[in-house]
Amino acid sequence: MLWLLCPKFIMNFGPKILLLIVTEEYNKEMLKITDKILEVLSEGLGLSKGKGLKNCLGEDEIELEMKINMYPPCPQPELALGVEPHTDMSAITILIPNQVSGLQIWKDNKWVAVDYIPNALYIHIGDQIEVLSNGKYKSVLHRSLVNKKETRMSWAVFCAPPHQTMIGPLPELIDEHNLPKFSTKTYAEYRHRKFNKLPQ
Ligand SMILES: O=C(O)CCC(=O)C(=O)O
Ligand SMILES: [Fe+2]
Repeated sequence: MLWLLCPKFIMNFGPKILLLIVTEEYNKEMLKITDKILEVLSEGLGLSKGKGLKNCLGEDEIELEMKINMYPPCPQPELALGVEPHTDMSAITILIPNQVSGLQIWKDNKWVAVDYIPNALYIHIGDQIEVLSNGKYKSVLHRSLVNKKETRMSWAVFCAPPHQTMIGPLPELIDEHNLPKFSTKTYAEYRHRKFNKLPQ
């Protein structure tokens, strides 16, 4: 019975189990990178250890969400965009594109193409870090283009606080010369306003 069940079990569930294991491993590595980046960003803000950005983002409850983007070839790329200009509402985003270029960032009042660097991770500062840092770190405005010949893909991991976390400018960064530039609200409320294009 067991002999009969095993191959069937493996055929049905094997790929799913393997995917789960790989995803879990990927998640662990992404969390390590997230920790490191948040540590460095916290240092840049002069925050004391243990009271850094990760602490404000829910500490170990911090959430990772993966999105896979696929942009098939487009016969008229000048008439289309892969992703329209936006900033990510996450705290940070870790992006891995394939070798087909297309990502652009808004810098010095123009769109600048981001070069493809093999094996590099692209890190976006997202809205939540901009808010927490009271604008010291800027959420990057970006978009992606399509092209006539090749399929572009990108794997994005959005690192964000749990939905009920209150996010606002850190009190340590506010004084009479640095007034709060953003309101404080839950991440859920922030998302609701962003999705519905309401003022923040
Ligand atoms: O595909 C890209 O390079 C960008 C994707 C992106 O900006 C997003 O998924 O938020
Ligand atoms: Fe994005």
